[in-house]
Amino acid sequence: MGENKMPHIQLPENLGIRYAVLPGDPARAERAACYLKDAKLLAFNREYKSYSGLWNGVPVLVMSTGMGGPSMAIAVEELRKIGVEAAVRIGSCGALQPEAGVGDLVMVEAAVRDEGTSLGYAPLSYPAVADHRLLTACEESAREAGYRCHTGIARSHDCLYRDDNPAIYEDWARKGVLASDMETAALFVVGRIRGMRTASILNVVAACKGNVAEHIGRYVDGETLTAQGEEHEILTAFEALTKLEG
Ligand SMILES: O=P(O)(O)O[C@H]1O[C@H](CO)[C@@H](O)[C@H]1O
Ligand SMILES: O=c1cc[nH]c(=O)[nH]1
Repeated sequence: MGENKMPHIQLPENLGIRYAVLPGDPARAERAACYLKDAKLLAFNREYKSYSGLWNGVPVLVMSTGMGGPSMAIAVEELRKIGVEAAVRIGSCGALQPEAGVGDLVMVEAAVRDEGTSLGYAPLSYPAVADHRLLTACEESAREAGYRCHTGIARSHDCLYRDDNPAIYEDWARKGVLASDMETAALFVVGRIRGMRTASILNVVAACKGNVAEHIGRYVDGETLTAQGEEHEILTAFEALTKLEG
């Protein structure tokens, strides 16, 4: 009989890797894997592209999760089933506050659940919060490396191109929300319920009150500050996860 593989991520039940770094974009997974020793492509099914490798001698997995809460929730469910104990999302985001500049990192301490996926797991009164130990490890790793970063709340949503986005952004900005993404709330809620430590580091690719589509386009074209922010979030996530060892 063949090994038992998870239906979507196509990774085997007995993979035996405890730590995962989760970019949204499969191309970012490939770029992140380049920093690992003995990096090996494991699978690429749908949006889930995965690599294994070593960081500080510790086995880690890098796996893309695609865009939006549903594909993140499936990733967390299947990763937990194969024994992943802690995961750090390395995403991109739009800034809702002027102090978060392009290429800065946002360490998400909690997420506004303005998306549908997490509601399938718990009512809105349930908080979407990072694992305290993992968040602290992320903050320490970024600080030690000297990266520009901010800790705060992100708003996770399901709709990048809403006509009323400017008013929505302004409203959440007035409430102190720092950044906007699509997956962090689902990661935090599903991870917490299934017993996985989670954290989320977001690279600011769209400035506050900027044109989101234009900014994301520049990121895809490899604009320097966002490429630098991406490198910073990758290195921070590897370092933070391996701080959990011992
Ligand atoms: O760059 P990733 O990690 O995909 O994150 C952000 O980018 C996508 C939108 O461009 C959404 O998935 C959003 O959350
Ligand atoms: O503004 C942005 C940029 C990336 N991702 C988002 O969800 N929003």
